[in-house]
Amino acid sequence: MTEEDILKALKNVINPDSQKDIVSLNMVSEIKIHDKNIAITIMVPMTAAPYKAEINEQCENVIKELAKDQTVNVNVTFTSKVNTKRSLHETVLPKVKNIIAVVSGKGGVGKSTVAANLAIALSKDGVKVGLMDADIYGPSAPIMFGLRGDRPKMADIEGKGKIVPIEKFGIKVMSIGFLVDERQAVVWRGPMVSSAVRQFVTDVYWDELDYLVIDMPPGTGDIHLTLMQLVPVTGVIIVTTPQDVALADAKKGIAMFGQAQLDAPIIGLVENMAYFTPAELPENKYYIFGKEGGKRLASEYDLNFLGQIPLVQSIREGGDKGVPVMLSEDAVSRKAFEAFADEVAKQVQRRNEML
Ligand SMILES: Nc1ncnc2c1ncn2[C@@H]1O[C@H](COP(=O)(O)OP(=O)(O)OP(=O)(O)O)[C@@H](O)[C@H]1O
Repeated sequence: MTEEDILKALKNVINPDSQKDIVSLNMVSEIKIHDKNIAITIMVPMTAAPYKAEINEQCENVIKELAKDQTVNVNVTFTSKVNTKRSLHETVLPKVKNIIAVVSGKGGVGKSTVAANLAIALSKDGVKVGLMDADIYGPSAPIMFGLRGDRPKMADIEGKGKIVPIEKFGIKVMSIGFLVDERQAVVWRGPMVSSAVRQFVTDVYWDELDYLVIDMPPGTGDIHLTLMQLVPVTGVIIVTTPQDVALADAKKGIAMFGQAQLDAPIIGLVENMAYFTPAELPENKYYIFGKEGGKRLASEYDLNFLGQIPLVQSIREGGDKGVPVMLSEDAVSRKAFEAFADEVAKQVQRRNEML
């Protein structure tokens, strides 16, 4: 059996998403044969594409058919191809393909929880992700990633001393909380905040990333303007909860980030704490903060609706324990974050294709 034979056989594998074969779609990136072991690498356009399992099964079947009576071990792996509209000539974060700012109109809606789990959910199939916790007044990444008290290392990058993000759970994490004492930061005023944030952005060495997720400070203030002017974001995700008081503040966020001069397109809106689901009755949904307020707001402002995250005890526990729920056994929460991350990846990809 040669590589060519295998490639020919793979022409019978149909991508359920487009109903075309994976060879014509240029999805087969590598075929390796070693005795009876065949390793195939398939490139999928988005993370956690729902059709991966089906492609995997079809690949195994066509190769086993090709091998006839011989026994072969087929190992299919997926890698994600993430596109970008940024170029290597950018002065800020040149090696980062996409920069996503997670914002909220008001505090406490779960912005940091959403940002952390989004970053982990995106980091599948070899996709490189970083999380920048820029919430200067209440940095939460040190707690949410179990990194309290840790200090990032310094490295000499092209003759300059740079801060190296800490790697945890497969992503790179950098928090303003690693550098300044929370008690000190809360009393800072405008210019100090600006210069700290500026340093934080320019002095950290992120290296190559497919996505950099930024956990922004809550609300809509000067610090947001500074950050947005400093970092050329690909787009903004607005987090809201469904009740009216949160929606009113989310509108302020939409108005601010939607300003033309900020040049920050809104990728979409996600509704957190959309409904309560008890662990023992995962099918039951209780809309304690009202039903689909975020979804209606997205449609009113003509924004993409990126998904609903339920209110689940293990999400809160994960944050407090230092192990985000995406890494837990809780399938309900994981599925919600995965679907949301897929939608984000899809929207970013579309936006990059358009520009
Ligand atoms: N879907 C959810 N289910 C259960 N608990 C949640 C959920 N989302 C967030 N929480 C909890 O709510 C609290 C606030 O969340 P988080 O810190 O992420 O909010 P925030 O909007 O980033 O807050 P801040 O304004 O302080 O930055 C945390 O204890 C978190 O664990």
